[in-house]
Amino acid sequence: MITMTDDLLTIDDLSVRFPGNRHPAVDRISLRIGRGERVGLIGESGSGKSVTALAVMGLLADNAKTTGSIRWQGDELLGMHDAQYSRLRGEQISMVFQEPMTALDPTMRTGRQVAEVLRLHGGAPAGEARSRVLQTLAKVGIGDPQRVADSFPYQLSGGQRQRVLIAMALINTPDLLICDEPTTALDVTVQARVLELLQGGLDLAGSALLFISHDLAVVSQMVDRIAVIYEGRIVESGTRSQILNAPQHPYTAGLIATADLANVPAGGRLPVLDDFWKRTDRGH
Ligand SMILES: Nc1ncnc2c1ncn2[C@@H]1O[C@H](COP(=O)(O)OP(=O)(O)OP(=O)(O)O)[C@@H](O)[C@H]1O
Repeated sequence: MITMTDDLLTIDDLSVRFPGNRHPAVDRISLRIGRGERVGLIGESGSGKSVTALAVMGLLADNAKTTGSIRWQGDELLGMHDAQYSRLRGEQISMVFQEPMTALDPTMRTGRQVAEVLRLHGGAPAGEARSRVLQTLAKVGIGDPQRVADSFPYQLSGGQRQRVLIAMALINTPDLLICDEPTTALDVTVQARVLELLQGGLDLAGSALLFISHDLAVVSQMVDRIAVIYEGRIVESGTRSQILNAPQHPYTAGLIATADLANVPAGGRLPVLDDFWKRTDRGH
């Protein structure tokens, strides 16, 4: 067998079962993500998207029974020791969850939370941490980083909280960022802005992306390749254009028929303006 050494993440024949459930949550899926590549995982609620992401992060519930293989740059992640996994998370792989309010600690100012990620992974000496935090907040489009850093999560808008999470996820320039429905909780205009800033942040960090969503229009703006998951199985995968223009599976065709693709640019990704980080925050 030829080993694809360029793969960052190689998922092979992964299944995840929970006791008492008749069907596996994830059923023999395989997926590869190369360095700098942006891949979308799309499917309806309950199809196994989050379970896949949590399996990669090593954060599945203890009762989950996992078989198959998840390799990170060739090393097997399934069964990896906690200490080693913790180093990998936040340093090489990071994740942005759907609901920023639950992902942030409500009792800690946001700047300290971002700094904590740096500290935990040995990113910066104490004196430099504050300026790295402020710089990173500015890069995700926060116009007044000092105020946001000194605020508690509840004092920020939903869009600002999600930007703080993106800043946390990107501050150590991970090789792979996993986003699980990162803008679903936001209203449409804020969503577009956050996606644009996320792309800018990824461009700067050079990170690969696994972008999880039920929304084909959103996924299409963010990625080069798309895998379609249905009832725990990947029913189809291909380049963005293959999936959008020549879907092979009826489920994919159904997704396309119902998606609002009118505003998706023909070339794929949203146009990211060079000066995205210079623009002022409009309070979102
Ligand atoms: N801890 C758990 N115990 C039992 N079943 C679980 C657990 N976590 C997930 N499941 C089941 O696994 C299946 C896949 O769930 P998953 O959360 O991955 O779906 P999803 O595609 O991410 O959907 P959503 O977008 O609604 O989060 C579902 O049937 C769910 O009920």
